[in-house]
Amino acid sequence: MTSFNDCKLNFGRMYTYDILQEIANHLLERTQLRPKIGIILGTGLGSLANQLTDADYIDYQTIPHFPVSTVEGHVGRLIFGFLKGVPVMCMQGRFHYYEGYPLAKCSMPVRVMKLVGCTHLIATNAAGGLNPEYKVGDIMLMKDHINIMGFAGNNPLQGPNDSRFGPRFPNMVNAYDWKLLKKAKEIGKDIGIENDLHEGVYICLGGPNFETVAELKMLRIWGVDAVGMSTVHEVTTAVHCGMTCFAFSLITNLCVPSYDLEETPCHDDIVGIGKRRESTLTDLVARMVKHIHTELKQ
Ligand SMILES: O=P(O)(O)O[C@H]1O[C@H](CO)[C@@H](O)[C@H]1O
Ligand SMILES: Nc1nc2[nH]cnc2c(=O)[nH]1
Repeated sequence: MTSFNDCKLNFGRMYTYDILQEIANHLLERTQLRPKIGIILGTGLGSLANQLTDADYIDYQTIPHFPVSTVEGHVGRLIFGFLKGVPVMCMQGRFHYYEGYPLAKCSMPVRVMKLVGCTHLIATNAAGGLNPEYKVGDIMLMKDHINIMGFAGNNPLQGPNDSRFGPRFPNMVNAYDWKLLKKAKEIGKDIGIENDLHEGVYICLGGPNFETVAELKMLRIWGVDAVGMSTVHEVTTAVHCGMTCFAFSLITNLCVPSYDLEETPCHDDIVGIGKRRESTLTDLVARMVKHIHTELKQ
């Protein structure tokens, strides 16, 4: 039978400071590493974790109070390891609203990252490219997002505010750190992907269905460049607790607002594009991590 505590945790908002601290302490006992950078790997991007060395692998189901990943392409474990010599904490698989988890539960690991000692979040995702200039395999650096689920009153920060995490009314104007954005563009040039690199606005929809043509037309009018089902609530949670955020979308399919299409988005293809772009994405993330690490030392 489900206990009262299970109900509180399922509701998600009841991840109290004490419970999150218990999770963080559990993790700190299972690894010697003390990373400052947390990374969330999106759909099909999980293989980036294979590049981590001297790693400690912690399956989600072995962590107290942690949900499990239910989506193909999301392994479901935390990895503490070194990416090109820099310690990082990596989520190989994230939680989505459409899996049945409340938004606060989906983004709870970000607060755990903070309590473990992370000051920076790098969030990655697979997204549909709505901007007509985008091609499959391109990378869109997130310069901003539209929190449409928040418009509708569904926000991970809803409920009593614990000021040990952050303020009641956090500012989202500079949610995506512009200096990191600038650095990512420089790195893009260095590694020869400037023609595949964009800066744009992401929107997270509840999913799990992909969009109708009418919805895509509306989103384009709103100034959306890429469409997904994640990241916004994670970044909102990270900004609330004072973390510096950098995020990008891998464009895995095109969102064409037309009824005459030969191809429509399919999850297996989306996972495949991530695998195809693994080495470029790893290079980009590794160089960003190195840059943040150097900045933190100064
Ligand atoms: O945002 P990530 O987790 O990368 O995954 C994206 O890809 C999946 C759809 O194929 C959805 O889960 C969508 O959010
Ligand atoms: N909502 C949404 N999420 C995605 N994730 C990857 N592609 C897409 C897409 O086209 N739409």
